Amino acid sequence: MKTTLIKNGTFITMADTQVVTGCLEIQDDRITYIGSTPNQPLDQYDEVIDGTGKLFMPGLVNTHCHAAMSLLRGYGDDLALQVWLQEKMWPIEGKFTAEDVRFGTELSILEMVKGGTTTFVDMYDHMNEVAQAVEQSGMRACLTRGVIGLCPPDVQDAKLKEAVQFAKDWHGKANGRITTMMSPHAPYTCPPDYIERIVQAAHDLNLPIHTHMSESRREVQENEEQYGLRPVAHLEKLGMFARPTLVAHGVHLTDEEIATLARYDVRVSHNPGSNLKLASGIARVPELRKAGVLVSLGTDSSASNNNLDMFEEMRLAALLHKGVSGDPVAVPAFEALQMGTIDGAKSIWLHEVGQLVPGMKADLIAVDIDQPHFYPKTNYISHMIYSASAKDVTDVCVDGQWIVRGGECLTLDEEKIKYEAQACFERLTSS
Ligand SMILES: CSC[C@H]1O[C@@H](n2cnc3c(O)ncnc32)[C@H](O)[C@@H]1O
Ligand SMILES: [Zn+2]
Repeated sequence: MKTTLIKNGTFITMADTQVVTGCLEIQDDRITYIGSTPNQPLDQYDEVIDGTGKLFMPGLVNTHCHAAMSLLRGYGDDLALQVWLQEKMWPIEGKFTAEDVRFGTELSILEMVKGGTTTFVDMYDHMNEVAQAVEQSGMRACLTRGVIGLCPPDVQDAKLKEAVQFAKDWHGKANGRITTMMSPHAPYTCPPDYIERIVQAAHDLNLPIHTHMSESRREVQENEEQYGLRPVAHLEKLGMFARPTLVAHGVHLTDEEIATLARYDVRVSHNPGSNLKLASGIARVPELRKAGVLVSLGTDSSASNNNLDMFEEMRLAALLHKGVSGDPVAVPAFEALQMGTIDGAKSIWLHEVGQLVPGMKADLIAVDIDQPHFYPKTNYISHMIYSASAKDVTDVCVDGQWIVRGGECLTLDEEKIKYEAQACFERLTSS
């Protein structure tokens, strides 16, 4: 058993709104104690970390990403969703090899861990590469092979089979750091009978579902034209919400649809940066939360964001909804922090991360608070939302393992990944 003590630290536990100073003890992969003084004499610990000048908080949880798409950062800017997908993303993604996905994912993992994200949701193709990268990096992730059903029946079958096999192979792996889901990409890319088959597979495997839903006005309108229903009623009719479901975006929702999502306990991953950049709109987050819908935060990919900084998403969530509602208390700082931590964990059915309390897994990050933009030391919850960024993170621990120390990732070769990602992009765009 390995024991670690962090002393002289400042802690945001997310158990309540208080900020506490003192010590946190870790035994193997779990937090075992938090209090003002050490739990045992210092010489009893394998490792004692001086937390002076550091703020410790739960690691951030990114509930919607396509990590490999970091290879396409800056490749298709300033376009609306459908044009961006059909004219820029899908043609080049069609050329991605397993190796491209590996290096793109590693590039994203590097960015995420160095910026304080300890868990992410990933929906993509070549998912064995993604899972191996997660395993090697030490991160926690909920992974799913996204399926697009705009293809002949035999190809649909093969994709679904692959998604099922991936989910079976990886669920619970890496000491439980990896979990899996089933993912029809969206109602506009999967015919109804295909969605029903994917939902049935999720039932058979007892897994949740992750999908894109109600992201753009055009999507809602075309769904109505094609199926006579808006996306929420359409997916409800296909039985999706009978399974635990996490939807990405949920931008264009009526009051009635919000009530439907609340009734089924469907969770919404709010992606403010991506929704702004693709001009999709602004999700009704205060209304969703008021109705009891669990709302978390996602970056979406670096091709539509264009970074994976979860501090930025928390800040956007706190600012945007004040701006559009005219209500200065809409999404206060503590709620934005809940969305980025504990609510993110709950959204993907992880009940052992998201808070710094004894018994929880040791997923935590350290922020260097001895910097000008964190003075005066008034309110650290406010500072984490309105003043902090990914660049302020110095150390990251996942499942009791320090994977970032002093700003350096200990588990991945940063120089090699940057070199290979550049080479992948150049090859993909050379012909
Ligand atoms: C089939 S795996 C993932 C698939 O999703 C595409 N994608 C990336 N961002 C978005 C978004 O905001 N809405 C819809 N689809 C998106 C990506 O290009 C992949 O093809
Ligand atoms: Zn997405």
